[in-house]
Amino acid sequence: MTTAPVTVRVPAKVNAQLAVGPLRADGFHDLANVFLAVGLYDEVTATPADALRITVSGPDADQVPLDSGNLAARAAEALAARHGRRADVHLHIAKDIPVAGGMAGGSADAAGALLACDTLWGTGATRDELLDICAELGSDVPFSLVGGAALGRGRGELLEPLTVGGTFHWVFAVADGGLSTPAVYRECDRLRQAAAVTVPAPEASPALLAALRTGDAAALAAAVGNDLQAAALSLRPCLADTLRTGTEAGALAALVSGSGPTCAFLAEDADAAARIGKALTASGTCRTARATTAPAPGATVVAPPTRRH
Ligand SMILES: C[C@@](CO)(OP(=O)(O)O)[C@H](O)COP(=O)(O)OP(=O)(O)OC[C@H]1O[C@@H](n2ccc(N)nc2=O)[C@H](O)[C@@H]1O
Ligand SMILES: Nc1ncnc2c1ncn2[C@@H]1O[C@H](COP(=O)(O)OP(=O)(O)O)[C@@H](O)[C@H]1O
Repeated sequence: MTTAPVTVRVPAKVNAQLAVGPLRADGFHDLANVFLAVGLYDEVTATPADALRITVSGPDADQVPLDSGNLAARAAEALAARHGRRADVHLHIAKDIPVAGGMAGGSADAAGALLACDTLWGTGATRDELLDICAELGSDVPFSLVGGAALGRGRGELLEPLTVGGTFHWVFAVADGGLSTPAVYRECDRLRQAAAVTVPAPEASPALLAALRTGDAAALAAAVGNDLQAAALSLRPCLADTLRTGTEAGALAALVSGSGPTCAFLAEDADAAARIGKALTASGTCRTARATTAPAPGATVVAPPTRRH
């Protein structure tokens, strides 16, 4: 137990491959979800307080719920309940991950809050206990805690760490406004039903896993794929312009990040990433473009906080 504030830095993700199986009876889909943590971060700071309170700063702060709908609040409540204590904590989220952007920002905040509260309260939860709570909070939350690269099976919560043999350069085109994850999965089901396709069990691509192992960006570009992309494009057709702009600027691969609407571009190196970012910004087909690298570490306690807005 400490009374000094605890700050945790936690990364966004991109799905290098997102293979989506048929709709399950529980409303989820089985996945082969190849997660890569990328160098865009939120920071969650936990400070002792009389009662649970959430504040958010950053450009998209007004789109983030401050009540019990906030995933960070739910994470604090879940940890407190397990340990028979009150969630008497102020959580401040310094938000840099786009909201409802397909980059797991809410999941990142949940994982960050969990680690920050565990540290603040001296709960001493095991890694497995934290991962259990993460899986209860959302399909992507366990990966946000772990970071790096991992294959997510089940609904994405059953993680197998992956070896990555190099640094990959990515550019993210952030859209104006988000897309709802359940709506994108629903649209995926609707499109499949309309096309009367038989959906196979989702499998990770061996070529993609090999490209990650060897750090080969060109091979990775040839193997990336997102089964939710058609649905995201159906709901937001203008994303096709964003994808085309990045491709014409020299991206090795262009795809929607998870459920979108953020678009992800794999670049040959840092110079190429800067060129692609510039072209995207100039095109007006996105709100802003961010260049960064992967893999990035998972949720990490940092002191003091590195960002104040
Ligand atoms: C699509 C992905 C790809 O990594 O993330 P985003 O791109 O939105 O960040 C994930 O599958 C999103 O995971 P997450 O955002 O944690 O979803 P959850 O809260 O668990 O579920 C929200 C809703 O998404 C749908 N859902 C989610 C996961 C899954 N395997 N099948 C689903 O059908 C369900 O409708 C569910 O009610
Ligand atoms: N801490 C949080 N940060 C962002 N969004 C949150 C948070 N907690 C709950 N939400 C809700 O979750 C929705 C999905 O947000 P987010 O996790 O950023 O997107 P995605 O699921 O596309 O990765 C938001 O529209 C918002 O209503």
